[in-house]
Amino acid sequence: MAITFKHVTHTYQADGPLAYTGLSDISFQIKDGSFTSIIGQTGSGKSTLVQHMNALLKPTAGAIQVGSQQITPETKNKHLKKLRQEVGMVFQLPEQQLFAETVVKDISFGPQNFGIEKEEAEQLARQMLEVVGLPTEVAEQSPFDLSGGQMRRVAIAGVLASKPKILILDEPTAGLDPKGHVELMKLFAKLHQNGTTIVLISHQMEDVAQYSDQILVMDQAHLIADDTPQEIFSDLEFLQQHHLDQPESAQFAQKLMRQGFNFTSLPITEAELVKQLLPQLQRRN
Ligand SMILES: Nc1ncnc2c1ncn2[C@@H]1O[C@H](COP(=O)(O)OP(=O)(O)OP(=O)(O)O)[C@@H](O)[C@H]1O
Repeated sequence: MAITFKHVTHTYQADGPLAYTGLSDISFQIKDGSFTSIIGQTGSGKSTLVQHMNALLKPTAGAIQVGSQQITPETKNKHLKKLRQEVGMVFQLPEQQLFAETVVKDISFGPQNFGIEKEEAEQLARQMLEVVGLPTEVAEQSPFDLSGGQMRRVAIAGVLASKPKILILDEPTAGLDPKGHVELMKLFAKLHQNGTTIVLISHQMEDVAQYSDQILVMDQAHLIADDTPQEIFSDLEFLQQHHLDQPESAQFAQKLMRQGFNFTSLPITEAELVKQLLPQLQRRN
């Protein structure tokens, strides 16, 4: 499902003395089936931006088109049920939203909320366990008895159970160990291959470089770049100017070097390393 932002502005507490512009005149398009990453410094407006994609926040000016649904400042919540089903949102630390006494009840809550019968929703929940790589035995356990990584998967399964066409991921692997991180990123890549449109917020440039076909760069409520990873990561001056070349790209480069990538012209800047790595990565994928 495609997403179009047209001159979207969002002002927090618009009518009060503490009015604050979270998004300023943002326009872009995300194609159906793409993998788009949103990067930018802390507080630049990334979360504010994605919360407009399922109308958790509505624009204070401008309009958003998500599939056939238009969202404007006047859009009423009663018209948004289908959109909320079609656009799944995984927040930071989603396991904090778990609540039910068993895993299967937790995962099936979303689909039931969207009108699917209990039995069918629970069957769907069990299928989702497999999708997120959890053993079927956990279905009847309390989610709170699971490890942190497993709880994260249960929370993600709960979002996937509603079969979203767009999946928004707001730093979905934050706090996970490297293995859990890689496994989840592979899961998202697989969902993408199967046709889900993915929107990822990440501070980890290795993921951004590896998986995205479009990158949006936010800076102080403005969209300052909308391009391919090849273009974004080859503009070293731009990356350095916006502090996007460290420390993530350095870790990225170091990790790939451990996996046997060659660099001929060390020492070079971290951003330069990323630039060199991209063609190798693309050949690998
Ligand atoms: N409810 C709110 N009321 C007022 N200001 C807010 C509110 N939510 C966010 N902001 C402000 O809007 C700006 C953008 O916040 P946002 O969470 O979108 O940034 P971000 O790029 O996602 O940051 P991070 O990388 O830290 O998650 C920040 O300055 C933040 O303090």
